[in-house]
Amino acid sequence: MTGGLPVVETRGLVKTFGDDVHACASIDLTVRQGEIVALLGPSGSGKSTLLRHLNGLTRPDSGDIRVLGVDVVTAKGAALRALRRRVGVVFQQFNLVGRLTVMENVLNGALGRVRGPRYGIVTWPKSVRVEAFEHLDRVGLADRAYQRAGSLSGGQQQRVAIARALLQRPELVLADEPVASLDPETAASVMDLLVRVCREDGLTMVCTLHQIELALQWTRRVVGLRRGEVRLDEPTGALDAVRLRGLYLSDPVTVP
Ligand SMILES: Nc1ncnc2c1ncn2[C@@H]1O[C@H](COP(=O)(O)OP(=O)(O)OP(=O)(O)O)[C@@H](O)[C@H]1O
Repeated sequence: MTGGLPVVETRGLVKTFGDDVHACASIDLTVRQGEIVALLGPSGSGKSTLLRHLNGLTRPDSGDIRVLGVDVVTAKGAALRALRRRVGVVFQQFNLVGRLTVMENVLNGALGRVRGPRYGIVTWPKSVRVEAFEHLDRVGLADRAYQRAGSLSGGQQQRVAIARALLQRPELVLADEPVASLDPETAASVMDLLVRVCREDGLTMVCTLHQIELALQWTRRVVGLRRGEVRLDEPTGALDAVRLRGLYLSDPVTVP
């Protein structure tokens, strides 16, 4: 996709930890509206660090970062909170409150736009409850709304986390290894769901993944990182597993 407005733009993004860990070594990346992008690369290649810069969780040593038109490098306080409300995040470990019901966890996705604190489902405006229920239905868990979130399987918990992110009404979704804790079959079904809801709602998604096959099957573009550098950036249709495995080979590496 080349025509959409830029949602993510990094230029010369540099992040170093200590003296010699170049987590991001001058990364230039543009992601446009509606794109579904996988970040691939071996462990330690900088995928999560790059993702964390996009909602200001990590500050760069140098470089420019614009997300949804906001200068993330200089944004702080209310401006940063406003940006984060527009960015839904899906984590590897789901980050649900296990002792709360599924519905309460989903409702927490609206905390940024409905003033809290809220104690219990009925204290939320009815319109928000209806919207939350619709998202639970979308992720296939309407019948679990009043079950304790901690009692669900990993795949179900990630579906709840996706419903919570959707209730936030995000424009950008950042998913950090969203299926890494799931068995292969469940991982595939959660990827299918995540990509489907993003497509249906016209959302942009940047997703770190460890599984080449999932990236090839569900995303439209792969950005391959190695040692903090972008080594590959191509439409998924132009790639195959053999080429992508080149990212994971010992240096010197060439991705033909
Ligand atoms: N807060 C931190 N303090 C020190 N070093 C860090 C910190 N965060 C990341 N690093 C280092 O930066 C490098 C990139 O880490 P990052 O987590 O971004 O890689 P990754 O590609 O996401 O890896 P993985 O696939 O294992 O999650 C690694 O060497 C890591 O140890």
